[in-house]
Amino acid sequence: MGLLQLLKSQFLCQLIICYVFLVSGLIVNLLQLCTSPLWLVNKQLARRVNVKLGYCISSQMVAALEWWSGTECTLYTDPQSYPLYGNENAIVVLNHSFEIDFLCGWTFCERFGVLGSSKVLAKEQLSYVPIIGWMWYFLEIVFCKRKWEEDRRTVAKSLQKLRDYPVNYWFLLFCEGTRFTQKKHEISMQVAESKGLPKLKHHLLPRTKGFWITVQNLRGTAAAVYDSNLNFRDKAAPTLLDILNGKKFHADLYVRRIPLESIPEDEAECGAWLQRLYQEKDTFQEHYAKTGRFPGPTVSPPRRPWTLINWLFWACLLLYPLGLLFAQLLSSGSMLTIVFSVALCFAASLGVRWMIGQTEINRGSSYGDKEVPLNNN
Ligand SMILES: CC/C=C\C/C=C\C/C=C\C/C=C\C/C=C\C/C=C\CCC(=O)SCCNC(=O)CCNC(=O)[C@H](O)C(C)(C)COP(=O)(O)OP(=O)(O)OC[C@H]1O[C@@H](n2cnc3c(N)ncnc32)[C@H](O)[C@@H]1OP(=O)(O)O
Ligand SMILES: CCCCCCCCCCCCCCCCCC(=O)OC[C@@H](O)COP(=O)(O)O
Repeated sequence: MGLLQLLKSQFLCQLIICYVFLVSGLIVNLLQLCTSPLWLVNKQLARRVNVKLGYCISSQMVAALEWWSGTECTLYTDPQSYPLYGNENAIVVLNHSFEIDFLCGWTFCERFGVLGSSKVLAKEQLSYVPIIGWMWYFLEIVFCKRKWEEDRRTVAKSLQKLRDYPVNYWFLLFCEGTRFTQKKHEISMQVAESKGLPKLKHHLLPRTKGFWITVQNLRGTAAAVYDSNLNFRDKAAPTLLDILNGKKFHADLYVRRIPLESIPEDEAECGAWLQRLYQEKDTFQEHYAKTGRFPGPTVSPPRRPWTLINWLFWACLLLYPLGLLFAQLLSSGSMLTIVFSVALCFAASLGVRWMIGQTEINRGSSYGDKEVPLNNN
């Protein structure tokens, strides 16, 4: 192990990264809250300000991936579509098998200049996660309860609000609705069988309603669907803790641009279209499993310095006062203050660990892992 790698695996370094993320995140959340009156006066300006503020938070996680862990990202895509990425609104459909798929998604957003404005159809529970969830509130992220009776109205309403968003954005949809586990796969393939659909090997059966409602509500606003498949070289399945430990990976992303006009408007036809898309996605994953690459030409969009500059800014701002605080604490000699400070640090570490836990598949929800009564009509 090299010296740099040894340094990256040190708990103290990881503690510093988490401290900067936690404190700067809360400061940014507070600043976002302060933009509330601006929404009443100039909504578009408030949105632009929040895009920049959101960037301060999400780019720290991207910096951890691309600068701290040094993870590399290769894009497989058609060269004619490449110049459009980042210059139009798009709906991204991505496979959902990895704990850091969202982070790789963010990295591509960063490289095409849409990180601050990136959107997702997220489960409601994530809106309560401090920092990220609170940031999302101001970025108009669309939340769902994964209960169609309630979501059909609320999701459509939130999507309608994005029609006049002043900055280009990518709207991410994990149509599988939950992360891949063996059990969820078996159950969803029973559903596939009952619906007379071909079985998928690498994906769960997609839920079609969220896709249909998104396409319908963003028609005329989003230009295309970016059908995306993510994999890691050497069959790796990286976790957020691996990234914090500075472990390097290589992500491969295969993207096909599909004009939105080519997607059927009718709900049933749109659903059938998505099922066919997932059958194709499955063949690409199979191709990757067999050959270790996706079809087509590759390009590696370069990492930009902004994520690192943003992190260094916050680190300089927040580490100096922390040092002063430590010095004062030690010189005060007060046992009570020291014990209180240690307890506070311990509570903060538990909080960060809980947040990281939100990304872990083995702590995931039970959505999609219950046997469903199958109706073959
Ligand atoms: C150039 C570069 C390109 C790309 C770069 C890549 C990415 C970058 C882009 C953007 C980045 C932005 C942000 C990233 C940051 C963070 C993201 C983090 C995480 C958030 C992720 C989540 O939270 S995922 C979970 C929430 N999202 C979803 O669930 C979406 C999919 N779900 C749906 O669409 C659902 O339909 C619904 C949620 C709208 C409603 O849910 P409900 O459960 O009520 O579903 P359905 O009504 O659909 O379910 C009933 C139907 O499903 C059938 N069924 C039953 N059991 C199963 C089963 N086990 N599997 C499959 N299907 C099942 C049932 O038979 C019903 O069938 P119908 O025929 O009646 O539909
Ligand atoms: C700079 C780096 C500092 C790192 C330290 C702090 C880390 C804080 C991390 C908070 C991350 C919260 C963002 C959550 C994104 C979760 C993504 C996700 O994939 O959600 C799962 C859902 O799709 C489906 O859920 P399941 O039904 O599988 O359950």
